[in-house]
Amino acid sequence: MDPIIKIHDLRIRYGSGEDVLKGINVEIYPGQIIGYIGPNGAGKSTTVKIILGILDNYRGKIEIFGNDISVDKISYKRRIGYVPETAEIYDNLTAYEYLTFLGEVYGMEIETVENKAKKLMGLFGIEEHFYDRISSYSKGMKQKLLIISSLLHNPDILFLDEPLSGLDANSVMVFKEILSSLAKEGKTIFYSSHIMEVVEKISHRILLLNNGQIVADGTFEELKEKSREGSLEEIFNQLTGFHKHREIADEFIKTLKEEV
Ligand SMILES: Nc1ncnc2c1ncn2[C@@H]1O[C@H](COP(=O)(O)OP(=O)(O)OP(=O)(O)O)[C@@H](O)[C@H]1O
Repeated sequence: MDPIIKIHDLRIRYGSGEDVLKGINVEIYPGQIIGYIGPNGAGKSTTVKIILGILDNYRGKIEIFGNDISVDKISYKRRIGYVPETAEIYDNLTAYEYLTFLGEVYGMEIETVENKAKKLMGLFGIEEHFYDRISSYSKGMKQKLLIISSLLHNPDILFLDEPLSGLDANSVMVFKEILSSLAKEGKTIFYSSHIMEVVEKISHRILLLNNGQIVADGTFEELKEKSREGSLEEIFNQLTGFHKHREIADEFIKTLKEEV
């Protein structure tokens, strides 16, 4: 089977600073849920922004669906979906307006989008807000809308950045089931998150990025075996060389108590 995403020696820097990504090499195959984890500032969002074509001043080569994204910059985007960590949703629009607008951008029939969008909103329990302005939505409702908008055009690859943010426990269960079914259908899911318990459970393969380099790549079981740690949180702490949580917390509390 050919990789659906192929990243070769990917490097990038912002301005004149040092490289933020320092030579990433990864091949990802269809039907995999990839947990992409790493400390704050490691370069996860940067990687995704490059793949999405938002940043293009990178070095190295990225092939999606077998094509170099620096050559054909547009057509692969029809087949990918994205849930950003923080989104600028057009607050003044209703969900109906927003989703049908997006559907049209993807070349879908307006009636098909309307029916599909309404049904998907219903499955997430927010159908009665379909014609309400997004500005009136709660955080979780907006997140559900983002998830729906990323999937509306039935993409083959889905990029998710902290997608459970704001979702209630019932919706989290539904969404995890959806992800696992999508993967079974052969869709590829690139899942970035700091919630290690979830990444540990849903990922077929985990990539740990530290300081712009992949420092671990394997199934949870493989990483566990190698590091001799019990949970992904512990593996993460070990591989990023972090052992000082108690010291830092103590220092934090001490500082809070200091007289000014
Ligand atoms: N627009 C920018 N201009 C300058 N530096 C940036 C910019 N965006 C990101 N960086 C830097 O690039 C590095 C990687 O950032 P990135 O957002 O990719 O990290 P991340 O792994 O997604 O972090 P987090 O877990 O906090 O979301 C950081 O050092 C950050 O300061």
